[in-house]
Amino acid sequence: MIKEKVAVIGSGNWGTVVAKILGTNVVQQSGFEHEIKMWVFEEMIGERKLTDLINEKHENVKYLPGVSIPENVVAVPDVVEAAKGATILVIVIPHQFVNGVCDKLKGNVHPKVKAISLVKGFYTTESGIRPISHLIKEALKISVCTLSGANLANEIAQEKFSETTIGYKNRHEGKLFKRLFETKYFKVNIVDDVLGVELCGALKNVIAIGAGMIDGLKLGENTKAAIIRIGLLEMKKYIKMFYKGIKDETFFESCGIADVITTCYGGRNRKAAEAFIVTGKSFEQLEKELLNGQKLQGTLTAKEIYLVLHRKGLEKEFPLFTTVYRIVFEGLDPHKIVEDIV
Ligand SMILES: NC(=O)c1ccc[n+]([C@@H]2O[C@H](COP(=O)([O-])OP(=O)(O)OC[C@H]3O[C@@H](n4cnc5c(N)ncnc54)[C@H](O)[C@@H]3O)[C@@H](O)[C@H]2O)c1
Ligand SMILES: O=P(O)(O)OC[C@H](O)CO
Repeated sequence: MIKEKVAVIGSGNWGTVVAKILGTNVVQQSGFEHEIKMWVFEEMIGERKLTDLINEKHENVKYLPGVSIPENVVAVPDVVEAAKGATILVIVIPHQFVNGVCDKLKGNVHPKVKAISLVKGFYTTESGIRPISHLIKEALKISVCTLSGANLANEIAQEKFSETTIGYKNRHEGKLFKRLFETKYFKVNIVDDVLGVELCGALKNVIAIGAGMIDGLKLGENTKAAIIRIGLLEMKKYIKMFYKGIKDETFFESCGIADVITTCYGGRNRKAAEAFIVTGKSFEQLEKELLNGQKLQGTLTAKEIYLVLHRKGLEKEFPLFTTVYRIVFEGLDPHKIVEDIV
């Protein structure tokens, strides 16, 4: 039997944790080649290349310092080289970079390759926004599953228990990915809903920006719970309004309600939004100051969603999404986040 060969496309905070999980699992599970190539967007750390440091220290000193990565994970600076011969692509990069990476991979992937997207966000085109899984599927002409959940990378790196959700169309692939990703501390549930899983992961980041603003305004836990509840309803309404075949049950998986909660309490989007209120600095500035190269997904997603709502005249039906956008991009008074949703 031909063994599956895994490549991890991405090596940020979550990408590196995922490489750690998979590097361990491919050795313990049957049917996988042991070496995993991990694509690294090359950068210099002082005088040294990040790829060289990762391969020497078996640690991503920039995006996941202090955590060991298995030695069978090999950092590669060329994305085509990283994907060469892989039958499984694990795509885990900030959403704004997926299109560029797909362009490079086009025509350069194994004929039997399949992908799983861990990306939380949308792809913007002139005519609107599209799910990232659709972009990957069409660019590379391959089948794509999705993985999303209440998954703060730094906690999973410490092997603290969490759940996640994999969305599949082909059950065989869903089961294969469950075998690849599941560990004692990372429990995978598979559902027949590729888009539902992915879209929850993208939209919860906008709710997290709202929750962070509530923290910054010091409005307390009841107000934050209201934002979470209203955000969850807007997330469901948006997904159901614009996409067909989404299952109600998906919203109760880890990728749904659980991810909304964890991001609103422990995520980077929440943290930056709180600082936005407290310091008055721009999100761009705060991303640089607070995240050391990691990327925020929620502000861009808020803008992308707002453009859809505005074009269709739906702002009043999505008051939280609309108000978050207006506070971030139009200078609206942050207190409006409460006034506008009640
Ligand atoms: N970090 C988490 O806790 C977490 C958990 C679940 C899902 N996610 C999602 O996974 C995706 C990846 O997140 P992450 O935390 O691994 O990344 P990250 O936020 O750490 O992003 C930094 C990564 O982007 C790369 N990068 C910078 N400029 C680039 C460019 N021009 N082209 C390509 N890559 C470039 C950097 O090299 C680095 O690897 C996101 O959609 C995120 O929402 C993150
Ligand atoms: O840190 P955030 O806000 O990008 O959220 C991280 C994960 O998506 C939580 O599941």
